[in-house]
Amino acid sequence: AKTYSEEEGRAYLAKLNVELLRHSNLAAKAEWAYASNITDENLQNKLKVAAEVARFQKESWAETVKYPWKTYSDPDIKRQFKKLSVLGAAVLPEEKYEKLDRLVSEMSSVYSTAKICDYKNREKCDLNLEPELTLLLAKSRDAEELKHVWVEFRKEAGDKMRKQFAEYVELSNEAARLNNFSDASEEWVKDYEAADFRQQIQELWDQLRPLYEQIHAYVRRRLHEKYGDAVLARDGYIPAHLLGNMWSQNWGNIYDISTPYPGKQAPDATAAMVEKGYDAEKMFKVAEEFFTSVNLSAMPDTFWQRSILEKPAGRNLVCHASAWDFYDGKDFRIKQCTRVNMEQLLTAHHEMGHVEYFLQYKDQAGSYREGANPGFHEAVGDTISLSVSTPNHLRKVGLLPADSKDDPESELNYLYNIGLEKIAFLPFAYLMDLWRWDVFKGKITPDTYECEWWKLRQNYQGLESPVDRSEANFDAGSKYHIIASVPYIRYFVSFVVQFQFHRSLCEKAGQYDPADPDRLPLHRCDIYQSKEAGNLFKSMLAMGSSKPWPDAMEVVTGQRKMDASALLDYFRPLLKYLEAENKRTGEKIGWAGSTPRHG
Ligand SMILES: C=C(C[SeH])C(=O)N1CCC[C@H]1C(=O)O
Ligand SMILES: [Zn+2]
Repeated sequence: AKTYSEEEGRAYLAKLNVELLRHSNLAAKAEWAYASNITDENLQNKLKVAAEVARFQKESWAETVKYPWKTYSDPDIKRQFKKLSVLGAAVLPEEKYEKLDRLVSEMSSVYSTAKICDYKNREKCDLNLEPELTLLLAKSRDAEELKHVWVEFRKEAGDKMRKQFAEYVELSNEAARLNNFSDASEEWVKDYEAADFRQQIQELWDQLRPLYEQIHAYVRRRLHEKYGDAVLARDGYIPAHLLGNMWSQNWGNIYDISTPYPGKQAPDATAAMVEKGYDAEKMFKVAEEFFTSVNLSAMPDTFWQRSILEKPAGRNLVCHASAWDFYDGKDFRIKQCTRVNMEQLLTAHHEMGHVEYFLQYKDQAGSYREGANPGFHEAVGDTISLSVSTPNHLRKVGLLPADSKDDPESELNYLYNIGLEKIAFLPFAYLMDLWRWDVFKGKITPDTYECEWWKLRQNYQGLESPVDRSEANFDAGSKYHIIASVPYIRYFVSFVVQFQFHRSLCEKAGQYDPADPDRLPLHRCDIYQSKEAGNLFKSMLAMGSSKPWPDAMEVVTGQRKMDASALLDYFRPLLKYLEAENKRTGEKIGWAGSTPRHG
């Protein structure tokens, strides 16, 4: 067979990139149409376009693999060929590809349209996850109402999708094997380009677990004070419905009933946002202004024309927040059913962080228009949010009273509030893919989905179900990413590396001094208006995935590894407080040996 020279390979790639981007644009438009308006017509169109794009991918892949790229010398050309030589789900026979795409689309629809009846008024049965159930779980302090919402949503979402999910697993594994992976979990972790990636994650968790166990023990006591022995034991698992969130993945909504120093300034901007008449657009304009203040890019006009920033009335759509790249260098959008509160303002920064990454790498070759690894993509907006959420930043932008002062108690309240989101999240993010990796490997089978899910929830998060569970249930399927086939270890990576990025950007901005952390503590740093920090961040963002992620990490932090020390530095004052407080009240740390009360 003809052997293609490196020059022919380079020319081939240039042409292929144009075609790949054109097809990615078509696929993104069809997906957007469906996700923003769930109708059968939009589903059919999405499946048709996806099938056409898969056919193109398969044809071009057959051509791509004819190039002897491993013998080439240019590392850039080799890296592009290496990425393009993995075909993905398009490797499946057409009818199986369509079936897989249909399964994931239908599960996303069941999840996004699930409705339950109100606890108090059983005639009212039009409550959606967003916004009604999210607000109920955040605000209600009635344990029975919380249990109702928690159980009923699972009946209408996860429990209904168990069979479809099992079929999705089989097809995903079939595609992975046709791509020469042993199973889909191996295909998923390839994005981290490290044979020992899972070992790296386990080591990070070992370093972070003691901090989690302290905040878990403290929160358990405060919940016990609030709800009493009838609802939870002081030394066992925390029932999952009490944490202010449908999946108990971040505990920020129970700040008000567990704050260390009640009456001291609550670091929450919601009141000011409501009082100043903020709406969704204003929230995204405030986010944009932070990015431009550090010399990153403003959103293009099409962003404001085509994004969906508020839940539209009268139609079904996927409300789960998302940022979209249409791969034409011009069209970038966010879809978010935004509510006016602090948590949603930070989510707006999170989503805009994705768009900022899209904008910075928009001139890269097609294969490089992605994060250095998926965790980096999740970390961009959150890194900025670590500055935004500081009391002194919120005062600067008029979202906390100008006369509020940072005495030690209110400063600890602030750290605790951030800890409820960032520390509580870690074991959840880890167990999500510990469960899925074992499902793809066949260590967890459909007849053990539920039991293995709760074993992980107990062992890593120290939580239990508030009601008996059996294999008739499918709680994993009540989390969007599981039924939408979105990997999750990216968020664990993000929550570690965002503190490394924050630490380095703060140093660059002269807001943190590693030699004297007490003078300028990391948790007070705000890089707002620091062009030096923004330019440093930009130099990493512009790389996309053109280099292995340790190179990108090194550009910002000088390190080439994930490192939990930045997160631990940030929360050191909180850990000291929690250890002292748990000692004072004689808390049992952890939950080992507790007997689960259900399931
Ligand atoms: C906001 C997004 C879209 Se990428 C999201 O899925 N996040 C952000 C934090 C964790 C995870 C979740 O909601 O489960
Ligand atoms: Zn994200």
